[in-house]
Amino acid sequence: MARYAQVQGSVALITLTNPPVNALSAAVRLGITEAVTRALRDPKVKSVVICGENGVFCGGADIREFAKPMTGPPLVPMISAIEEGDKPVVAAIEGVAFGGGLELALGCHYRIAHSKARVGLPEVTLGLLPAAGGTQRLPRLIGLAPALELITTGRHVTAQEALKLGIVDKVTDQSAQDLAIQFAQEVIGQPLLPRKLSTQLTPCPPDVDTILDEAMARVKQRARGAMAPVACVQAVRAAVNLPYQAGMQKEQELMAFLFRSSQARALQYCFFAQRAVGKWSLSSGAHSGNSKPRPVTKAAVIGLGTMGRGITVALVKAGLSVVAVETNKKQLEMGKQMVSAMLKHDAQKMNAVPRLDLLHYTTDLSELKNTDLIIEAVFEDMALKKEVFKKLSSVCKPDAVLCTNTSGLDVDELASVTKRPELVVGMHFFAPAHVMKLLEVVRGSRSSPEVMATAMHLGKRLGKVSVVVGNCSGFVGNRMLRPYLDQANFLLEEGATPELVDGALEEFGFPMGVFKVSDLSGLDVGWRIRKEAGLTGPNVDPKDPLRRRQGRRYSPLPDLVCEQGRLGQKSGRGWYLYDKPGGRVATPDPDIHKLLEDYRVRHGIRPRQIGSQEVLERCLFALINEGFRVLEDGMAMGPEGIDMIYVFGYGWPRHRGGPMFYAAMVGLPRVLERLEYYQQVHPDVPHLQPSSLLRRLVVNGSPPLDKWRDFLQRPHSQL
Ligand SMILES: C/C=C(\C)C(=O)SCCNC(=O)CCNC(=O)[C@H](O)C(C)(C)COP(=O)(O)OP(=O)(O)OC[C@H]1O[C@@H](n2cnc3c(N)ncnc32)[C@H](O)[C@@H]1OP(=O)(O)O
Repeated sequence: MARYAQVQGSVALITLTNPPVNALSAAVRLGITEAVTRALRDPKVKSVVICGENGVFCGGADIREFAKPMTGPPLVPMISAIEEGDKPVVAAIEGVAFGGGLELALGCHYRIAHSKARVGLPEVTLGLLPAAGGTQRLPRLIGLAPALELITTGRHVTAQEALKLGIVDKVTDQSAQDLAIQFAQEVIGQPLLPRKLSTQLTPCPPDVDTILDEAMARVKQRARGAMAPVACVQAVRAAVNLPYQAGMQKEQELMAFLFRSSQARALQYCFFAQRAVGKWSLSSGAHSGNSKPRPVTKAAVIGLGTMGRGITVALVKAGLSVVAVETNKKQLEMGKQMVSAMLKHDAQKMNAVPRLDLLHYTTDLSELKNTDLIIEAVFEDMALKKEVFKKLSSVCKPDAVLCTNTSGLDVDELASVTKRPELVVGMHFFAPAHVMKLLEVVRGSRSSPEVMATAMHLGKRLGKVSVVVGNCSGFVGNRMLRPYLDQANFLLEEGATPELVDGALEEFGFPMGVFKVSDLSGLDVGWRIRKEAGLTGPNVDPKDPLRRRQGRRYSPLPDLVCEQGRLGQKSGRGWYLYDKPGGRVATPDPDIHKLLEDYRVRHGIRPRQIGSQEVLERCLFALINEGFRVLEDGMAMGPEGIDMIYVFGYGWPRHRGGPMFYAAMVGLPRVLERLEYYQQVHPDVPHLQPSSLLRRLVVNGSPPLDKWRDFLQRPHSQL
């Protein structure tokens, strides 16, 4: 796992060999330890170079080993032995040096990086801290403030920035390994003590306490309950206040606490789940490994509303040439101005030139005859979308892929109006589409494996986390959101306020509670959908009482709020009050409290005290229950897909792993017991009826999440 060679007569070359990222597994740590001992002992060796095979230095500790008992030599003494040795050791960094990989390089006396390399300490994103001396050596090398920033965010740094910060000593466009070997010979005999970071003091500005206090306040505000960023600041504080060994002791104590935490488990689960969802498979046997995507060089977007504009920007940023289509000149011009402004703004931030040359605007659909893939992003109306798809089917080349950005309409119904249903697929982007990482790729019953591969591959090019989902109403994300929204509204009826519900959800870790999100999205969106579904407005069954629809409990509260012209942030009033239309700062509104009180009086509801626990259990467990139904119906590949949808699309706190992981952490028997309780209290809410999969899992001893698939009834997959 580490190869040893002697080169140029006196240089020992140690190569990490653990593809694909040379993670520091037990075998690699043993290999490095043995190789370093040999190099230090061999009198013919005067200096050492450490590098990684296949153009990657090291992706850090082997994350898969964290769940197993520790074996092999630990990292800390291994790195100390390198630093303490009396021969200069040079790290040759190609590809990446992340986490333990960078800590290994910090233990070396010199670091040389390839110009395309990236370095960083991303442990915080896994719920940990850089516990192989990273929190003690990096501040000593680059100073307090930059070290705090890198360690608390886990940000990746380019070789050029690393050089500026002083993390690396040289950057080269040629082979980092060749330059390191040459350099290792040049530094033989030079004093090593100043290069041993553990012997140095952390350079400290006079306002050191202010910097640390501000960093702590910043991470607490951003972390939304995540513990690792807070521990990172505490560890770096030790690098300032304590001698090196005592600082290391502190680092180890903090690490021991984080390592056992459910947050670290959740974040490490997310790391692998994010990668797992890219490896899709269909019930037909087709999968990401055997299905080739079609080449897409020219794409088109139909409709330049909010979604269409974001999708256009995302496509251009990925380097695709894009035809943007609107129905009339005025809309087209408006869309063009917005898209150009967004691209310019983005380019300015990146110090780049906006690729406006990749765009062509037209009102004429016949100009799409040479496009490889078309994304329809018109108004969410089935009749209108069908009309567009009919036209596309006749004007586009026969093998062009037709995608719809619907957020929940039937993909099969749309496909049925085309002459190529096998080339139709859903690509459900989330607003703003050029920012949000989630993409639901919706498989229609006739979508071909090739078309699925094309949509998934395009998602990857756009930098999205793409998840294959089945074609059911609302797909996965919005389908699970309905019971969550319903519960939030019912809680208002029963005595809660929007700020009480939102407070509980924000305390849990959501960036915004459900009512603030609704205000941000615009309350009229859901109102229109409810009208179309016959839940409110002229199509309501006249026999339905006000608080019952289609045989189940219904809360008309959101409709009443809309009827008052309170449409959310855009109208300056929604569930909250804003200082002006378009304002963003939500304040509780006495008018809403009055509306709720009057409503309860009108309907004879005695308000009760509602606590955070009830808010969380009713909102989150109802959503989770629907997640189990999604799995049961075969609409998702597995719980990992659902979790990534919620983490990347709906603000579910990553350190809680996603709804299905959270259910497993809480304990499935507890989730079942609470659902059963609430179902008894609210028998008219079918969403609270525990799903049969949840029951089956509990009966079978609550197996771990990766075994849930074994308890699905077959044949189950609709994918
Ligand atoms: C204490 C804690 C210490 C000391 C640590 O070091 S914690 C680990 C810190 N390191 C990281 O967080 C880096 C994690 N990895 C990455 O960011 C990326 O994988 C990468 C930039 C190194 C490579 O990216 P990319 O080329 O896109 O490839 P993938 O991300 O798809 O990864 C390829 C496969 O390698 C597996 N992998 C990656 N890193 C690790 C790791 N540190 N330990 C174990 N396995 C790792 C990854 O899961 C992929 O595997 P498959 O999914 O293909 O099976």
